[in-house]
Amino acid sequence: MSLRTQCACSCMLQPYSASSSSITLSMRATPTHQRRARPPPPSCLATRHLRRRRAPAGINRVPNLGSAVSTKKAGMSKDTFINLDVSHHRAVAVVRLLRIEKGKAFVDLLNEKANDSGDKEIGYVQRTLGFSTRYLEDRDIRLVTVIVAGTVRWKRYLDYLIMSLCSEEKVFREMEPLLLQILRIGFFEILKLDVPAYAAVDENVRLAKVALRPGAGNMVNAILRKLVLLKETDSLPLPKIEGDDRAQARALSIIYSHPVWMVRRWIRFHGKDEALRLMNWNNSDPHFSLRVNTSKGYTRADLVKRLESLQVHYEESIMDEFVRIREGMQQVLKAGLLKDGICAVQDESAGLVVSVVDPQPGETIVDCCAAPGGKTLFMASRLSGEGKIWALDINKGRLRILMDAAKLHGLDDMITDIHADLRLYAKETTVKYDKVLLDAPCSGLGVLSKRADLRWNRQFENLEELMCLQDELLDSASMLVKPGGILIYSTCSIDPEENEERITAFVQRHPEFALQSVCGYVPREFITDEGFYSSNPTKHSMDGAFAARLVRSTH
Ligand SMILES: C[S@@+](CC[C@H](N)C(=O)[O-])C[C@H]1O[C@@H](n2cnc3c(N)ncnc32)[C@H](O)[C@@H]1O
Repeated sequence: MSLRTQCACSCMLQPYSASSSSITLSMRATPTHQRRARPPPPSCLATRHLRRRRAPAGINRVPNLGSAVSTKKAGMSKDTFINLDVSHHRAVAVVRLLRIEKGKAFVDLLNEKANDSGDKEIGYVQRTLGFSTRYLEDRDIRLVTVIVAGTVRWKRYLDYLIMSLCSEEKVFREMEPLLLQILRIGFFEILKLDVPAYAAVDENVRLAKVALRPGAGNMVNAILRKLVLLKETDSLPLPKIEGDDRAQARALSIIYSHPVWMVRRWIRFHGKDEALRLMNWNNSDPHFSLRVNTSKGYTRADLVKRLESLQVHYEESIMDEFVRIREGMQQVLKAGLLKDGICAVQDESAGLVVSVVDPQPGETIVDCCAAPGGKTLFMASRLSGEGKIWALDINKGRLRILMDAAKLHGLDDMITDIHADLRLYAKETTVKYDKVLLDAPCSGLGVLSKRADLRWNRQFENLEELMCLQDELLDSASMLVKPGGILIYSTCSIDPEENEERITAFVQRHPEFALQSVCGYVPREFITDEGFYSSNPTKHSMDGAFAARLVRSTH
C-alpha cells in the first residue's frame, strides 16, 4: 500500500508508521464528494447490526464504539458505524490468538489469503470484536502472521514479564483473556519486533479501549510504559539459571519460552549447549522450501525463473527438485504456483525421507500414514509413470486433500487411496508390497520452528502414548512387506525414543527384518553411525526428521 492512499471505505489514510500498518482516519483530508465516489465494501456495510450483538465467551462485553466513525459523514448509510481507529492487523491477530488459545485455530505460518480464510478471519473479527476492518492488505497479513507466530512462541517468556509487571500475581492470574492477548502483543512488539515504543503503546492502548473499555486501555498503557522503561534501562526481570537441574530447566524454559519437560529432555539427550541451540532455532523465523512438480514436466530452472519474475529471493537446495525461500510466500501463492500444481511446499527433511524410500519405476508401494500426502506425491513423481502407490490413512478428510493434490499434480492415475486403520487393514489384507513407508504419527519435535503452537500442545504423556502407537503401527506395517521387500519407518521428530529406540525394539520383536544403512540414499552428513537418516535443525538448517530402512528376509 502506498504511503498516502485511499482505503476501501473511501477515506484518506494517514501515512503508515514504519512499524505498523495501524491507520488513523483523517476524515478532513478528503472532500465529501470524493469520499462518496466509491461505495463501501460489503464487509463495512455488514457491520450495521453489530452494535447489538452479544459478546462471545472470552470477550467480556460489547465493545466500546465511542471512537467509531459515523459513516453518515462519509456518505454511507445512516446507521453504519465502522471503527477504523485500530490497526487491522492487531485486531485480526488478537482474535486469532484468542482462538488458538481455545484450540479453535492454528498458527498458520503459510499465508492463507489464497484460500479465502483471510476474509473469513476478518468476518470473525467483526463478529467477535464488533468493529469492522477493511480487507487485509498483503502487508497486514504478513504482520498478522509475524505477530501471531511470535506471540505464541514467546508466550511463556512474555507471561513471565507481564506477571512481573502487574501490581500483584492475582491481577495476572485473573486477567481477562482478551486483555492478556493485547498485552502479549504489545510486549512482543516492543521486545522482539523492536516496534517503536510510542507506536506499540499507543496502538495497543487504543485496541484495548475499543475492544474492551477505557479502563482496560489505561491498564495496558501503565504496564507497557513500565516495560518500555525497563527495556530502556536494561533492567528487565529474568529468572536466574541456578539451583538443581529442575530449577535451571525452569529458568531456561522461561528465557527460551519452551515447556520445562522439553528443556529437561533435550538437556538429557543432547546436552545443554545443543538444547539452547535447538530452542533458538525453534524461536527463529522459519524458511520454507518449494519442491518443483517434475511430473508435470517442470524443472527447478522453471521454478527459479518464476520466482525471479516475482522478485522472490531463493536459495538452491541440496536436493535437485527443491529451492528455499525466506520471504515471498504471498507472492508465490498469489501467482498461483501452488494452485496450478507447479510446485508444492515441502521441507527438504521430508524430501530426504523419500530418498530413503528410493522409489523405482515399476514398484508397488504402500504409504501407510499417507495424508496429507507430501511424501506420497513426491514418491509418485519419482516413479516416472511406472508403478503404483497406495495411500492409506485413517483420516478421511486428510485423504481427500491428498487425492485433490494428486489430481492437481497430474498423479492421480498412479495413486489409489485406502481409508482404513492400518492396524485393521494389515490383519485383513493378503496383499504384499515391494516397499512399505510408515511415516508415523509423532510428537513433531523436529518441526517446532514452523509449528509455533505445537510446543504448548504437547505433554510428556503424549510421547508415551505415541510410542505405543508407533510400535503397533510398525508391527502392522511389517505385515504388508513382501519377502525381500523394504520397510521404511520415518518421523518428523528428533527424539531418540520415537526414533532409534522404536527401531531397536522392532528388530528385537521381528528377527525377520534387518536394518539396512541409508548410505547411498542420502548425503553423508545425514547418516548416523548406526546407518539411520537423521536431519538436525541446528546442524542442517532444516526441520528435524528421522528414517530407518529395514529389509525383510526372503523366506
Ligand atoms: C505424520 S502424519 C503423515 C504425513 C504424511 N506422510 C505426509 O508426508 O504428508 C501421520 C498420519 O498418520 C495417520 N494415522 C494415525 N493413526 C493411523 C492409523 N491407525 N492408521 C492409519 N493412519 C493413521 C494420521 O491421520 C496422519 O495423517
